[in-house]
Amino acid sequence: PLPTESAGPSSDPFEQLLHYYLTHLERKDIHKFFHFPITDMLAPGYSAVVKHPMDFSTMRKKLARGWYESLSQFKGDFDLMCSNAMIYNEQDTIYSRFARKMSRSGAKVMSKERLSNARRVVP
Ligand SMILES: COc1ccc(Br)cc1-c1nc(N)nc2[nH]cnc12
Repeated sequence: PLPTESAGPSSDPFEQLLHYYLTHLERKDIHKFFHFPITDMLAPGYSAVVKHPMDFSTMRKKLARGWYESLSQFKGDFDLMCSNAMIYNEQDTIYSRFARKMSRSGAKVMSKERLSNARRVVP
């Protein structure tokens, strides 16, 4: 594999944490609205409205390439992904509603409160 893309599970705890968040959040996207980039074919005029597209597959690639240096950068991409859907789609659409739901559950999963309750697994 390319030197920037390490294959297989990482030994780096930070990367493992982001991988856990990604997997956990992707599971909530039951319709797979956020699993891959949105094309203008799928959503006419999308690229004219959304200047910085983001989706889970792109976040996975960035993680594999070691792009994220902080949790706030990772959260930033997640929030961007959700806000893009709320900007392009009308408020009462399934996409906008689901994006709001995803954004709220993401904030919970990645909260400091949740992290501070984290416990070592007893061997
Ligand atoms: C990848 O996007 C989709 C995939 C399948 C289906 Br059905 C719809 C979308 C989609 N459509 C629109 N208008 N806005 C979005 N925001 C995030 N997803 C979407």
